[in-house]
Amino acid sequence: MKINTLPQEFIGAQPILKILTRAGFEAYFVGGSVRDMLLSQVIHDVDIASSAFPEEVKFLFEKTVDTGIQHGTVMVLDHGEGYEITTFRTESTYTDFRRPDSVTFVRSLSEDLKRRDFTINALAMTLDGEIVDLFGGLDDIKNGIIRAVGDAETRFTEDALRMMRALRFSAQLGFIIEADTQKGLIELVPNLEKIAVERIRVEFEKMLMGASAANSLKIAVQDKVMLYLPGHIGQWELSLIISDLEIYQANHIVVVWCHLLTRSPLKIQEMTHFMRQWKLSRDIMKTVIAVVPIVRQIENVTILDLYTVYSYADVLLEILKITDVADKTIQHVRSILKMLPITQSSELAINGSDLIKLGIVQPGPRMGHALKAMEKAVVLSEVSNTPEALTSFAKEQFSHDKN
Ligand SMILES: Nc1ccn([C@@H]2O[C@H](COP(=O)(O)OP(=O)(O)OP(=O)(O)O)[C@@H](O)[C@H]2O)c(=O)n1
Repeated sequence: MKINTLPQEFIGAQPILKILTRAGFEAYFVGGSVRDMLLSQVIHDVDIASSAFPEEVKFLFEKTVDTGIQHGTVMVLDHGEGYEITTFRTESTYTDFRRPDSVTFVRSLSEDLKRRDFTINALAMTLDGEIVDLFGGLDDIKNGIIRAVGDAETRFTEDALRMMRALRFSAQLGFIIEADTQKGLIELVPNLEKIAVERIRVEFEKMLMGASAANSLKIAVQDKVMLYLPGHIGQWELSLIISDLEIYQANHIVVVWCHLLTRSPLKIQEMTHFMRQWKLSRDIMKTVIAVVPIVRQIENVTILDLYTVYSYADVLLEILKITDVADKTIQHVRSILKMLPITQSSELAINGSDLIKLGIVQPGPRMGHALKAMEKAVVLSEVSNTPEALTSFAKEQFSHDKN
C-alpha cells in the first residue's frame, strides 16, 4: 500500500530520511505516527527508525542531541524541529525506566518491528509513503483489532505495561482485543505489580478518557487487571463508574480522578491515601479534595445494600430512569452557577492594572493574592462587582500590605 499525499508532519522529516538513505542506511517512519495517519487521527511525534547506529547518525547530521543514546535514540535538529532517530534494535527496552536494559542494535527492520507491542504499532513507512506491513497491521486497523505481534505472552513478558496499553488503545480507538492477546493478558496480569506506578497511571488515565472507556474498564474488571493496580476500587463503585462512562468520559485527567473518587465511599483521609498510592501530583490531589465533597453533597450519594439492589433491580432501575439522577445534578450545578455574580475572573469590574494605577497594589507576588481575594468576595456576594465597591474593598484589604 502506498500513501500518495503524506501529511505535513512527515513531509518536514523527509529530508532527514533522504540523508540517511543516501548514506546507504535504511530509514523509515515507525510507530504511533504511522498508525495515527492511517486512522486519520492527530499525529503527535513522528518517530524514525534506522539501520544507522547512533554514532553514524551523529556523524551524518550537524546538530544532534543524545536524548536516549543508551537505547539508540539520537535527536536530529533541523530548521528548529527535532526528530528522534532510533537504531533498529531487538530486545525490549520498554521495561521500567529504573532498570536500564541491555540493548542489541541490529541492521534489519523486520527484527525491529517484531519486538513491538501490537500489529497496529508495528507498521513502518518509507520516505515516499510505501507502507511496510509484516504482521497484518493494516488489516487489524481496518477491522478494529488490537493484536500482539507474534506471541502475546512473550510481548507481555518483555513489558507488562503493554497489557495496560492494550486496554488503553482499545478504549481510545474502540478496537477489540483479539482472543490470544486477551488470553496472554489474563495469564500475565500479576506482572503489572512490577511496573512503576507512574507508567501504569498514564495508561489508566488515557484509557478512562477514551471514547470506549466503559468497555475497556469492563474488561479490566473481568480479567482482574484492577486487582493489580494501586489503591482499591470496590466492585459496586466500579459498576457505577462503568455505567457513567458508557455515556460520558472525562476530557482531562483531573476529571478522571474526581469522577473515580466521587463514586468511591472513601473519606477525605482515605482519598489522600488512595491518591498517594497512585502517586498523583499535588495539584490534582488538591483539586480532588476540594471538588469531590461538593459533588457528593449535591448528589447525596448513599452506600447501597447490594443485596437489596439485586432483589429490587427492576423497580430500582425504573425509579432511576424516572428521577434521572445525573441530569438533575447537572441542572442543579448550572442553576447555582447562573445565580453567581460572575462566571470568571475576567468579569471583575476592576483588574490588576487598575489596582496598580490606583496605587493599591504594586506589581509582584501580592497581586495574584489580591485578585483572588476580590474574586472570592464577589462570588460570595460580600462585595458588589462595581469599580467603586471593589476599589474601596481593595483599599481596605490591601493598601496596608507591604508589596
Ligand atoms: N511498551 C511499549 C511502548 C512502545 N512500543 C513501541 O514504540 C512505539 C512508540 O511508543 P509510544 O510513543 O509510547 O506510543 P505510541 O504508540 O506512539 O502511542 P501514543 O503516542 O498514543 O502514546 C509504539 O508505537 C510501539 O511500536 C512498544 O512496542 N511497547
